[in-house]
Amino acid sequence: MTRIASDTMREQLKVYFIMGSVNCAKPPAEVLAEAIAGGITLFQFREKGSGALVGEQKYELAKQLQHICREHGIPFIVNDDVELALALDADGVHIGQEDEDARIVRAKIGDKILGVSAHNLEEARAAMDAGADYIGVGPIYPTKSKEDAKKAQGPEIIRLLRRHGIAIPLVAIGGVTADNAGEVIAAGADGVSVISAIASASSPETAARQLVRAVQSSKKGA
Ligand SMILES: C=C1C=NC(C(F)(F)F)=NC1=N
Ligand SMILES: [Mg+2]
Repeated sequence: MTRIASDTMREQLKVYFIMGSVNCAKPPAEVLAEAIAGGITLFQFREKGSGALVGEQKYELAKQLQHICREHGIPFIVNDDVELALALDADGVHIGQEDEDARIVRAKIGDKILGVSAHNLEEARAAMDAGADYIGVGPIYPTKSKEDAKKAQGPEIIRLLRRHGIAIPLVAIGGVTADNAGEVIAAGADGVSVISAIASASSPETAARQLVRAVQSSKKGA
C-alpha cells in the first residue's frame, strides 16, 4: 500500500462527518447511513465527551459504523485511539496536539491516512514535517461539540496558512454549517468537517446534502 495522493485526500475532505454516540439524537448507525445517503465523503469515529462508550461497547459501535462505511466506499477514520484503529484495520487516524506524537503514530500506522489538528502556523508546519496527510484547522466558529475547544479564529486562519505556503490538504472544523461553509472554502480549505450540523439534525441526510451543495457551489465559484 502507498500513502494517499494529495488530490485524492482533498476530494475525500470535502464533507467530512465526525461523530460518536454522544452526538447523535438517533441511533448512530441510522445517523451515519443517512449522512452517507446525503453525500458525505469521509467519516471519523470520535467517541469522546461525557457519556462516551468505552471498552467492548466502544469497539462494537466502531465495528458497526466501519461496516456501514465499507458498504458505501466511505473511508473510516478513528479519532485519538490508534490501537483501536489498528485493531479494526481502519483507513486512518486523527490525532490532536495533546495526543501521541505524530511521528510515532505515523510509524505505527504505516501508509494509513494520518490527520493532525493544527491551530496555528507552527503546528501546521510540524504536522506536515511529521508526515500528516491532512490537517484539521479550527475552531473556525464557536462550537458546542468540543468541551475544551480553543477560541474561534474565523476563516482568516485558513487564509494565513495558505499565504505562508501551507499547501497540504486542509479541512476546516468548528461551528461549520451550510450557511458558512462557502466562506471557509473560499478562504482556501479543501473541505469542511462537522459534528452537530449533521449528527443533531432532524434529517442528517438533508443536512449532509445541503453541506455538499454549499461546498460544491463555493468551489465552482472559486
Ligand atoms: C479535534 C479535531 C480537529 N479536526 C478534525 C478533522 F476535521 F478531522 F480534521 N478532527 C478532530 N477530531
Ligand atoms: Mg484528540
